[in-house]
Amino acid sequence: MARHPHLFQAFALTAATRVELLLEQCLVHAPAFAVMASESHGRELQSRLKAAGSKTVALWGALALEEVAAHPEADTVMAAIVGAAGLGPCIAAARAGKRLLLANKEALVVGGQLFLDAVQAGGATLLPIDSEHSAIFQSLPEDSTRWASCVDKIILTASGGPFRTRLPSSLADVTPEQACAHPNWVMGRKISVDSATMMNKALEVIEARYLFGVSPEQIQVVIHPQSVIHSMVQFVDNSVVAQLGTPDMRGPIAYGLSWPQRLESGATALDFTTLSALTFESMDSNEHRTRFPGLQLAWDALNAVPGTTAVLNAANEVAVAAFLNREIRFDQIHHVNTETLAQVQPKPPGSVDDLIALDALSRRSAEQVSRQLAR
Ligand SMILES: NC(=O)C1=CN([C@@H]2O[C@H](COP(=O)(O)OP(=O)(O)OC[C@H]3O[C@@H](n4cnc5c(N)ncnc54)[C@H](OP(=O)(O)O)[C@@H]3O)[C@@H](O)[C@H]2O)C=CC1
Ligand SMILES: CC(=O)[C@@H](O)[C@H](O)COP(=O)(O)O
Repeated sequence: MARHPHLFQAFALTAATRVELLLEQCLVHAPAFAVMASESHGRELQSRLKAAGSKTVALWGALALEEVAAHPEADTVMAAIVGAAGLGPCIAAARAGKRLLLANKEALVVGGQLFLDAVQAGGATLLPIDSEHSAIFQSLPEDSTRWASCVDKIILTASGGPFRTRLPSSLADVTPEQACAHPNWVMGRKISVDSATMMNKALEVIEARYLFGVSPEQIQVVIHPQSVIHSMVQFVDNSVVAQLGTPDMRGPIAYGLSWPQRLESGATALDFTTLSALTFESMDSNEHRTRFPGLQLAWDALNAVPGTTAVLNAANEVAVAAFLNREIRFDQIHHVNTETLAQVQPKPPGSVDDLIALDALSRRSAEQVSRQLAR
């Protein structure tokens, strides 16, 4: 098994539901410590590390996430908590010049240019581990100064989620369990609901715009139900480079850890002799537009006043939580998002504090809209 080429001291901010994955990565990379969000998962990881003979120490709760992310003994921070709560720790890691592995797309959707400014000011290295963005990153030239002149467009693939073929009119009745049953990936509940509404793809369009410096109009979404092609880049000569693999987050995580080298990831290799078909669907059909009205909000928010993407993200977090709590219907998530966008008119944020205030204001507005629907 190839080892991590750099001094690798910490995994931070990883999702508590990812104990298995983190355990496996800790056993391969032997970091000094691994930080879990919750005490129960931290204790579980600690006892399993000990049982496996690892010297890695699991930490939980002892430090604020901002302190963990900027810890002098951590050179790599994996940002993998869910939601805007990840913004502060990501900014702390960026300012402290860490190698920042970003799964927590909401942090970039909220932070936008201010997030990128912190990365630049701190001399951090921002590496995407969202599978689509890892695929794009793997498809682009290593020298990022060449991207602007050679990229024509970025093609984000979308599975279409569990309701891709359901009649749009039948979506009012779907349950949280049905919405969380993703066809290809095992993920947390929030991102699973986002995949079902395609708000995950909307967030990813915004994420791609910031990560790769392209205009919103240079980003296209194509439905690819098999989730084998994780995304593609079309260059100015119309040549397309794609990254393929089995749907397994160990691939993008291993690439983030090892970049610019490669490591064994543990993911199963694709077997092209048994792949029956790779298919694609346009998002332009009336049926898909009706089924997934939230996707367009990405371009609307990116083309509006800076800060609008933070409003959209906050609204969506509130709406998804309300749906998961069975307070609103699945097909009302979009209403909460559009109504909140109509109610909250942001001023361009000048600081992270401005973003945090805008996030709080948007949540209050979205909660009010949700409560009205719940009556
Ligand atoms: N799952 C996947 O395959 C992928 C996920 N992502 C992104 O990664 C992020 C995590 O997703 P996923 O792992 O599925 O989500 P999960 O719901 O499985 O895990 C989310 C974790 O975030 C923690 N958390 C939430 N809020 C806070 C907070 N305020 N402070 C500390 N910890 C907090 C939770 O801790 P606790 O358990 O203690 O509540 C939980 O462990 C999301 O942004 C998602 O979009 C991106 C690509 C793929
Ligand atoms: C695993 C991952 O990175 C997710 O973003 C996943 O790709 C979601 O897929 P869809 O949103 O396309 O259903």
